[in-house]
Amino acid sequence: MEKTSQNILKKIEDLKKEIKILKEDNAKTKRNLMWKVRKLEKDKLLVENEKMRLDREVKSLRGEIERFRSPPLVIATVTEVLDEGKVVVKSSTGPHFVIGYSRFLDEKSLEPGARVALNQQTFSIVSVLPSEKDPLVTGMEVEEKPDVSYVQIGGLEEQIVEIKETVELPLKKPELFKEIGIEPPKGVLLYGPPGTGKTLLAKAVAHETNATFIKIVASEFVKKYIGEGARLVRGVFELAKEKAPSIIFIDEIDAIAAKRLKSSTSGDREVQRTLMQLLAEMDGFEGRGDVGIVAATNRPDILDPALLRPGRFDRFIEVPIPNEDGRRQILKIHTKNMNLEEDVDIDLVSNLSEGASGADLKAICTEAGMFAIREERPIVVMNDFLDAVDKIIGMERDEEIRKETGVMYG
Ligand SMILES: Nc1ncnc2c1ncn2[C@@H]1O[C@H](COP(=O)(O)OP(=O)(O)OP(=O)(O)O)[C@@H](O)[C@H]1O
Repeated sequence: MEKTSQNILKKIEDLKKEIKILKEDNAKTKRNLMWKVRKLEKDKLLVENEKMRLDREVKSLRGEIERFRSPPLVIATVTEVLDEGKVVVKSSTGPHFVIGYSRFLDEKSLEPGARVALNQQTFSIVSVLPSEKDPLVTGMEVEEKPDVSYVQIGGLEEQIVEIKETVELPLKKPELFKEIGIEPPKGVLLYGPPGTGKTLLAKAVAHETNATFIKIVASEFVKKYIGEGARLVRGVFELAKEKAPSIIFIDEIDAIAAKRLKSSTSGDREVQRTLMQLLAEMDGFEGRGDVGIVAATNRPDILDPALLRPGRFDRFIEVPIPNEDGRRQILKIHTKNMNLEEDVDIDLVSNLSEGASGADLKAICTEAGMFAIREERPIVVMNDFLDAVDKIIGMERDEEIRKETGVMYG
């Protein structure tokens, strides 16, 4: 009897052990299964994302195919806006059409003169194109009232007097010229090496007369907007009249006004057309004095004499490299807001920087400041200026030698 009960107890013990092992196995399998489920869910998410990405790609490729399949659009100009969503357009191929336009288009942009694109088959307006004036806008710099005043220009006292007389006075007091019965000067040519303050002078006049400053760089005009030069010149003068009082500043005018060469490539002809338009604009200009024209060049010797005739650019102001006194004044202007150690001797810096232009002197000041910043000093010392002079003037000399000899140094 006792043996039987012992047997039973042992069996129970074995069964308990077996249950424990099974439980442990079960927990392990469950853990494994859960881990597998999580991994599968992750994979599913990845696949779903990939599917979404591929769907998007298919859609964009379909759009691309559609674009390739669609016929080219016809360019037209709106000539009249009618009622009930209709407009009259003149297509670039010639004929006029009365057509409808998509309700998604901004009606306000559909004014006479607007350029539009038409569907070739239905002739309805598909989109309004950017105005043709766009290259004009990007081809020039327009500043309502530049913040440069005469006190920010050093060493050019005589030039300031001259520019006041020739550009500022006609803008400020046109009646003076009327009373006396003479035409105010139309165009003033500033000539001299690069970086001597020609742009500054023109900006300062605009500032003084509350005029809009319109700057174009002639070389960019003919390079960037091939075939557009003449039209752009016309546009610039129109804008100047619209915004009067204004100053048109034509930088690097030699690029469109060099003496006529015998060779006649298409590029030359383009430059010629641009110059002709400029001359025509100047000739057609009434001497009202509310638009001043200032041009700048560092090659006055190559200019076409037609440009320099009376009634065109007939006043010349030389803007030379500053002398020692001029350099001192320019250095004072550019160090005005700098934190300088007492040992900084501006006289000595100007003495050492012979031959430097205004732009070089500004670069010397900036460079001196950079030397201080590099050494984490809040104050600029004389040594910084000496290093800066070495660097900037040294670079200039290297450049000169390189130009003369064609050999690269350093
Ligand atoms: N006389 C000056 N007085 C003060 N700063 C000057 C002077 N000349 C030049 N600078 C400095 O150099 C910078 C370049 O000068 P600016 O553009 O007026 O020269 P520029 O003669 O028109 O040159 P470029 O012929 O290269 O167009 C100016 O912004 C100014 O900081």
